[in-house]
Amino acid sequence: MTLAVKATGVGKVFAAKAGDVTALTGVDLEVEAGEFVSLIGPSGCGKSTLLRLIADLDQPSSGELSIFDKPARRARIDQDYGIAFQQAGLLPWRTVAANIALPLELHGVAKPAREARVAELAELVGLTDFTDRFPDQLSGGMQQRVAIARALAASPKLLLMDEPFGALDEMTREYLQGELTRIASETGAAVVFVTHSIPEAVFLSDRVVVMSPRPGRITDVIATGLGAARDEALRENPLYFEKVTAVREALHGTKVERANER
Ligand SMILES: Nc1ncnc2c1ncn2[C@@H]1O[C@H](COP(=O)(O)OP(=O)(O)OP(=O)(O)O)[C@@H](O)[C@H]1O
Repeated sequence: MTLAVKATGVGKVFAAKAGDVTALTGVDLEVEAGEFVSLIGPSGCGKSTLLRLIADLDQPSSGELSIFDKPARRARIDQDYGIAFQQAGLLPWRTVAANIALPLELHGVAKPAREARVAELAELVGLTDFTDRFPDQLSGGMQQRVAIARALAASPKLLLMDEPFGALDEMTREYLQGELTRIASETGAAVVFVTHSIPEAVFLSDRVVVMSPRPGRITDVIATGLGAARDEALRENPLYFEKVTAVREALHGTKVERANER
């Protein structure tokens, strides 16, 4: 089966005045079609750099990257993926509907089909009643939902997300996590998701990729094995806690003492 993302020996060196910074070294990563993979690790471990390389916003210094068997550049030109970052990045002069429609316009989709698709997407993210509003009339969580709808507009089979919920309050964040897993499973899209939050990574992912800085690299990959159902009950599930602990241990590189073992 075609892989959504395949990174082989990917490295990235930034030239800086004080000397070169090796942001990434020897990164091997395969993301299967439909798979949800999170990248987690301390500040500076190269999570955003890796995502930017996948999105062809920057080029690797070494190694190979392919997106659905295409070079990253080709995949970008073909708009094979949707992108959502921490700042929703909406166009303030466009309504919610017009923001969501943007990738469809770029794809040359005709107006009637565009309007139908925007209505469908607005419903998917729960914004049907807000399509005529402008971004500054929405809460942060609603803006982020518009960004997700826009990322999904052209039905990409891959979503690249860099801390899309980072600036949101905990309640909104948990709500959108549930929505995102529902949307990803309904659309069959693979997701590469950068986060600082261990519970968020575990809740969302099929696999959590743990990274470490200086130089940025992958140090562990943890399969969550939590199955398809990502409902609120999962947050109370012992297997979920077990995986949260496993990721925490991998991040700290040592065993974490659990409260009930003290
Ligand atoms: N354009 C750039 N020029 C020089 N150095 C850079 C550039 N972009 C990133 N770096 C360096 O590369 C390393 C990895 O940065 P990156 O932003 O990918 O880390 P991160 O894991 O996403 O961090 P954070 O969690 O803080 O967002 C850091 O040391 C950073 O300073």
